[in-house]
Amino acid sequence: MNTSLGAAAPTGAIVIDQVSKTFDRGDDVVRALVDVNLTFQEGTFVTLFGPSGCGKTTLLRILAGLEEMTAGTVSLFGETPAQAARAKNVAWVPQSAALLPWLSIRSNILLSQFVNRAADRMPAGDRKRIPEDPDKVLAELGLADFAHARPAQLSGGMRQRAAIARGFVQGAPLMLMDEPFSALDELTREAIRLRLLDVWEKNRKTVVFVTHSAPEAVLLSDKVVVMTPRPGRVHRVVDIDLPRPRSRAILESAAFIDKVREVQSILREGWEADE
Ligand SMILES: Nc1ncnc2c1ncn2[C@@H]1O[C@H](COP(=O)(O)OP(=O)(O)OP(=O)(O)O)[C@@H](O)[C@H]1O
Repeated sequence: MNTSLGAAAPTGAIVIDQVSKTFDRGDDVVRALVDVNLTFQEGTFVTLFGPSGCGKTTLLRILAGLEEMTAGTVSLFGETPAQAARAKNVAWVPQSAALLPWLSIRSNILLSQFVNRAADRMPAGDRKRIPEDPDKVLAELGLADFAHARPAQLSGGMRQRAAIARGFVQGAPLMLMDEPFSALDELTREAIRLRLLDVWEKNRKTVVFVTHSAPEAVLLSDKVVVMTPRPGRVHRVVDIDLPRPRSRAILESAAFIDKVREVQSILREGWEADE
């Protein structure tokens, strides 16, 4: 099965080639990922979608340079994950906002730029990052009036928006998002997805996003990578050819509902094939 997300172009693409990951747990060996092959072009919004334990977070951690692969190679626009991490060319948006409680929202965001300053001293030609104006990003995420508030003064949805702002201001060409909305209620989640879409449409950064939600995957993505459980493999890559920019209205459209059903049925097919 061809799981390629586009023609391979090593420096303008993310290439995941025959990646496997095994965890050795003493007398038990867990095969978390087996022979994952994916290629996707810069500016693509990709979602990893699959059942619990299929290796989504493990793959994201490998891309972030936080986890070594057991076999295979990864090229992030021509760099290894370790090189990309060193140059701060990868931004990570976690499941919980993880903001420093004693700093304002704006200071939390500025801090992420401050800690990346060593990478900014690299020769301009070596730099892939273009740090963004924090006030602009805060405004785009509807947080302009809360820039000087402390995290405790914000709702959960607003804190998560602040975490997304922190990811965007770093200006890294690749943003990794590990179920960033999973702790939010459904209505807040829907609103924040639309906000993310709005900001993303403006800069078309490459994003690899993890979710368990088919509607979330379809709404946000250009490509949905459907994975199978135990061990994690790529079952299918589904093109989401819904027009952009996407707004709330698309959620009611027949094309959207059909695509969600298609992704859910491919997930079931992968699950049954595995049993
Ligand atoms: N550090 C680790 N040590 C041992 N096993 C691990 C480790 N990290 C992950 N695993 C195992 O690897 C497999 C894949 O885990 P992973 O967290 O990547 O899945 P996931 O698809 O992100 O799951 P979820 O959707 O529940 O977050 C699981 O069986 C998990 O128990």
